[in-house]
Amino acid sequence: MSSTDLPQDQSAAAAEDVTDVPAGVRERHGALAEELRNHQFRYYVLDSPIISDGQFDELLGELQQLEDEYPGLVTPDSPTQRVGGTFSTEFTAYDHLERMLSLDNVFDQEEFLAWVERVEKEVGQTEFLAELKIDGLAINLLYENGHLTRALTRGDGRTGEDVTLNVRTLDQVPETLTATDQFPVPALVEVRGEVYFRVEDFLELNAKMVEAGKPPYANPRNTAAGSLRQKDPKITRERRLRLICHGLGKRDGFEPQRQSEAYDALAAWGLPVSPHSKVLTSADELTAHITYWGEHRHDAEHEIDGVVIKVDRVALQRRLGTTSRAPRWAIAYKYPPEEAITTLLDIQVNVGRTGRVTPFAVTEPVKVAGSTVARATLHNQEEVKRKGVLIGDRIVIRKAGDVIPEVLGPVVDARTGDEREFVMPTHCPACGTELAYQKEGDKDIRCPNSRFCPAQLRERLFSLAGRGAFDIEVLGYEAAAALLDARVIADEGDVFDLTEDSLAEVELFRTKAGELSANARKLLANLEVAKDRPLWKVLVALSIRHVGPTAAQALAREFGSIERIEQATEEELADVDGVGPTIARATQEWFEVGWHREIVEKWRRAGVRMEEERDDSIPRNLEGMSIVVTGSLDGFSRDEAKEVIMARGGKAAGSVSKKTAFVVVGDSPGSKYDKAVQLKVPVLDEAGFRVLLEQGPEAAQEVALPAGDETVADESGETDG
Ligand SMILES: NC(=O)c1ccc[n+]([C@@H]2O[C@H](COP(=O)([O-])OP(=O)(O)OC[C@H]3O[C@@H](n4cnc5c(N)ncnc54)[C@H](O)[C@@H]3O)[C@@H](O)[C@H]2O)c1
Ligand SMILES: [Zn+2]
Repeated sequence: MSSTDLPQDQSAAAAEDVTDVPAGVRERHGALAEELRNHQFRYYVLDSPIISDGQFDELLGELQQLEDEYPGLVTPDSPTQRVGGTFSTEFTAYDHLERMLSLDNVFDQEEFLAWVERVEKEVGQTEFLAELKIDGLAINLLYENGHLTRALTRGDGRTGEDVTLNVRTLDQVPETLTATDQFPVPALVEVRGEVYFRVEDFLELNAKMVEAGKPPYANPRNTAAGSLRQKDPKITRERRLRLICHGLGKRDGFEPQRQSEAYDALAAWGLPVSPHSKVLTSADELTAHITYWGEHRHDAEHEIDGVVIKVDRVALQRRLGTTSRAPRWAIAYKYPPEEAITTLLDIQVNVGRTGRVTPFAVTEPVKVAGSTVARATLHNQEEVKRKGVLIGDRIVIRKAGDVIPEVLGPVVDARTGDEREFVMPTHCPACGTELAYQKEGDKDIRCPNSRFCPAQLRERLFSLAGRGAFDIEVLGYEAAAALLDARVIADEGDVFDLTEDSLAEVELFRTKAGELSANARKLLANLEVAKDRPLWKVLVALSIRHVGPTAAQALAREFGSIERIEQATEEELADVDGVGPTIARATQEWFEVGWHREIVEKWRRAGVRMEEERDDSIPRNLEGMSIVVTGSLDGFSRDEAKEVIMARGGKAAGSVSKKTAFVVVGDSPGSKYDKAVQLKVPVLDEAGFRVLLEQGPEAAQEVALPAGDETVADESGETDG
C-alpha cells in the first residue's frame, strides 16, 4: 500500500473519474473510512484499540485499493491522505512549528525495491540510513536556546497535545541541551522521537499488575501511549518510559547535511538516539538489513514493527519532498504482525498423552504472522486466571515465528458485561474420570485413567509415530483414532502386532471395494522399518513424562539398553548429564507400573530393537568408569566426548563425586573442576583425554594433572600442547 507518488497522479486522474464510481463502491468506501476513523480514535485518543495494527493496516489497504481504482473517491480527509489521529480535549493543543508526518509502508521486497528505484530515478544513486521502526508513540520536543519549552504528541500532524509535564518525568529527556565544539546548541530546534517501553520494563509492569490482581496490559505500544498521555505526571514517572530520537522538525541555527549527522548532533546534545542506525548504499545491503532485523526482531530492547529506510542527504530529502501525510524520502518496511485481536469464543480442554488437562482458547479465526489462527494455548487453569480472560472477551493473541499461538490478555475496555468466567471441568471430557492433581502444588490437573482414557491412548499412539519416535508416516491422528475405535489394538503395546487381517477390519484401511488399502500395506511396511530405530527413539515412544529427545539420548547413550535403564537406581539415572532428578524419578515411576512393562515386553517380542548398537572394533577399556567432561574441548563437541567415553564402556557423568575416575577439563571449566580438585579426582586436559581413550586409564593416570596444584597444571598443559 505504498502511496508515495499519489498526489500528482491522483489529482490528474480524479478529474476524469469523479462520476464513474459505482454507488456500492462509494458506500463501501464511506463505511470503511468511517470505521477506520473510529479505530483511530480508539488508538490515538483512548490508547485502547479493539483491532490489531495488522487488521487496521489491512482495512487501510482496502481503502487505498478502492481509491487507486476509483481516484474520484479521494478526498483530503480520507484516512489515506491524513496523518492518522487526532487530539483529545483533555490536553491543551498547540501547533507544531513544522508538520509531523507519518510514513508510507511497504510489506514486501518487491514493493520495497520499487520504492528504491523510484527514489534513485529522481535523485540518482545515493546513501540511505537504515533504522529500526520503534513501536511506540511519536513525540515532538521543542528546544529554544537549548531549553525544553514544550513537548507535544503528534496529534493530527499539525496540532498536538501538550504533554510537557509528563515528558519532563522521563530520565532520558534533558531539560537543557549540552553544547559541543562541533555542535553548538541552535536557537531553536524541534526534535522528533519515539516514546516506548523496554520489553523488559513492560513485562515487569505486567507482573506487578497480575500481582495486584489486575489483568495485564495487552502490549507495550498502547501502554506507553496511555502512560504518557496521563493527566497526572506522577503516573508517567512511575512507568519508566524511554525515548529514541529519529528526526527533526523546524530548526533555526542548525543545518545538518545528512540525517546521520543530525543524529550525531542529537547525541552530542545529550539526547538518546538508536545504536542500530546504519548508512547503507546498495539495495542488497538494505535488503540484508531488512532480512536481518526480520529474523532478530526480538533482539532490540524495544518492540519493532519494521525498519525505516531514509535518504540520508538532507538536500535530496528536500528534492523528494512529501505527500500530504508522509515524506517521499523515507519508507517503513513492515514485518508481518505477530499480534491480532479477536473474540474468545470458548475455552475448552485438551487431554494430553500423559493425562495433563490443558485449557485452550477457541477464537474467531484471525490472520497472524502469516497464517490463520483459531486456537491458542492457555497452558493451565492458573494461566487463565492470571491472564484475566473471560469467555466472550476481545483478546490479544500472539504468534511469534513457529511457536504455538498464545493468549496475551483481554481488551478490558471492549467488555459488554455478557462475558463469563471459565470453569475447569471436574471430570475428564474423554473418559469421565474425576480429574486430580498428582501431587500437592502441581500446576497441572490430570486424568488419572492413563491406561484406558481414550484421549490419552490416542495421543500416545499418535505421538509414538512422531519423527522423534518410531517415525511412522501413515500413523497420523486419524489413523490412531481409527485403530483404537475399531479395537484392533487395545493400546500402543499392540501396534507392532498389526497384520493385514486386523487392518482389514478398520474402515479407514479399506478401499471402497472393501480391499486392503495401499495405506494399510504402507503402515505394515513402516512398522517393520520402525522396529530398528535407535534406542533413544524407542524411549521417546514410551511417553514417559519429561523424557523428550534430549533426555532420551542421554539415557540411551549412558545405559545402552532398556533393560539397563529399567534396572538403574534413581541415583544412577539422575547422575547422567542431561537427566537430573525430575526425569530420573519420572522414569523410575514409569517402569514401576505393570502395564507399562508389558508394553516394553510386547514390543520386544514383536522384534523392536531394545538396545544401542555396539561397535565391536572399539576397545572397551573404560568399562564401568565414571568420567566427567567439563568446559569446552577443541577436538570434541560435548556430545562427541560423551559418545567416545560410552563407546568404550565408560559412563559420562554429569557431576563429580568420589566415584569419578577422571575429570576432563577444557577451556573455562567452572565449578566441576574445583570440585575435582577438592575431592582429589585426577584431572585430564584434552591431550590427557586422548591418552585415556587411546591407551587406557593407566597411561592416563601418568599424565593426569596433579589435582590441587594450579601451577603444575599449567606447566603440564604446556608440555603436552
Ligand atoms: N489497531 C488500531 O485500531 C489502529 C488504529 C490506528 C492506527 N493503528 C496503527 O498505527 C500505525 C499507523 O500509525 P502511524 O500513522 O503513526 O504510522 P506508522 O506507525 O506506520 O509510521 C509512522 C510513525 O513511525 C514512527 N517511527 C518509529 N520509528 C521511526 C524511525 N526510526 N524513524 C521515523 N519514524 C519512526 C514515527 O513516530 C512515525 O510517526 C499502524 O501500525 C496502524 O496499524 C492501529
Ligand atoms: Zn480421561
